[in-house]
Amino acid sequence: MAGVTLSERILRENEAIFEAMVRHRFTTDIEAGHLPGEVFDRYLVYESAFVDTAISIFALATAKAGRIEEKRWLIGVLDDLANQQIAYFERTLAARAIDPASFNLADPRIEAFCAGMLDIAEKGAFLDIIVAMFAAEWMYWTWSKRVATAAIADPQLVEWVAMHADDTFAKQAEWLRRQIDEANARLDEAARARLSAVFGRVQVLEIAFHDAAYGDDA
Ligand SMILES: Cc1ncc(C[n+]2csc(CCO)c2C)c(N)n1
Repeated sequence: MAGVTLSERILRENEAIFEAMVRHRFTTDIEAGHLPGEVFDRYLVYESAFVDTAISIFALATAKAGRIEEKRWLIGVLDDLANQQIAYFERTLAARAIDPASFNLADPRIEAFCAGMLDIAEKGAFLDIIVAMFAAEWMYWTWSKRVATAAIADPQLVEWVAMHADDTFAKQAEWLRRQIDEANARLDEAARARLSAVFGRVQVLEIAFHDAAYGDDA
């Protein structure tokens, strides 16, 4: 595909599954202003488990990065996760009086998501990790931008959506996208196809993760 960047190709090849995720009922319920509070509570407990996993994933990316420029950026991402994101969960779980033990943290869809993402990071090359996180972040940025102008009553949900629709988060997703596009010339066709499959696998895991927020038999 001449004239098409690798990220464009990946997004194009995975358009159907990407659309299914950005239109997941978790996002359309938020947009319509009727996400049940209990679903958001369960989601927050699951998300805090994932942010912890995300620290391991970005730590592996930092270890596998070839140059100090990439390491420096990724250390900034890690700092944000450890200090801003974890702090959001601590504040929000306390404000909502959420007891994590009252939700099923052993839900197989949450385990599959965290273990699947970590597996890509452990076994994959630097770019596999970059593509997996691009899949997760580009997807969040896409639906959060759409939903950010909706009338949402819950202030902690407003804050969560705003965090993923803002410029700082967009810059992070765009950095990942640039890494993919700049590497393209050095890749062979098999590597490009493998990376596109990683993007698709992450969307499948994401859909199951967001199904799980609705409870055991969602
Ligand atoms: C289930 C789930 N999938 C994707 C994101 C998007 N996201 C926001 S921050 C971050 C880690 C690195 O900054 C990622 C991947 C999320 N929050 N939860």
